[in-house]
Amino acid sequence: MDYILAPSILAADFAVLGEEMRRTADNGARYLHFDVMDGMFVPSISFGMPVLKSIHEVTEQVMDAHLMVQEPVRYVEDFRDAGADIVTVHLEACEDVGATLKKIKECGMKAGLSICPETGVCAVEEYIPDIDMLLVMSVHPGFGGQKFIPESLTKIRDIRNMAVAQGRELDIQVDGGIYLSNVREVLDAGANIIVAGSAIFKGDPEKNTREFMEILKSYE
Ligand SMILES: O=C(CO)[C@H](O)[C@H](O)COP(=O)(O)O
Repeated sequence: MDYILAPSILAADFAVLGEEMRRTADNGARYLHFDVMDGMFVPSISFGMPVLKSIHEVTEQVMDAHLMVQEPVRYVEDFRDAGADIVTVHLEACEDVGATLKKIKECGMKAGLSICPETGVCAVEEYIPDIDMLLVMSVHPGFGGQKFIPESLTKIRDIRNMAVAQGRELDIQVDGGIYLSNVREVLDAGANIIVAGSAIFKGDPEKNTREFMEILKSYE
């Protein structure tokens, strides 16, 4: 299994976004995580396709788009055209989850499914065969810099067990409140893709990326 760091640009300095991205890419972060917020599914508005497109044109990093957007099926083609490699949608935001995942795959991208802290893991079991990645939100979506919700660890374990029972080596991504101090707990629970915003960009992104990568490499 690959252990991957996905810095969330939500916490980056947008005035120098290209440089921020390179500071993570040059130190081993294979993904770049885009938190797209629509002001409907979550209260905040962040950024959309044009930002992803600009960054995609200047990096080899995997473009990992997390759509905190109501009815995300409306934007799947736009994110493909902007250069997204993975599109993750929220189970709670889709009228037809299966059709949304199908559309992502038909557009040639990896399909991710995300659940909010209040959604139980049973809700995702039927979709495991259709997805490449399950994203466990370990904070309430909408804002960076929140505190990790410890109950997320049980959810990660349960989803890993479900995937193993279905014979799937599923990518499990976890997002929210992850720092060098608690990332091992998240990995020990069964996650293999770590999203970190504040822990990377608030401070020295190069040093922070290197320190996360050292830990991730020790799990390979
Ligand atoms: O999806 C998000 C918020 O909806 C952020 O990516 C997530 O919270 C990461 O930020 P931080 O590492 O600062 O907690």
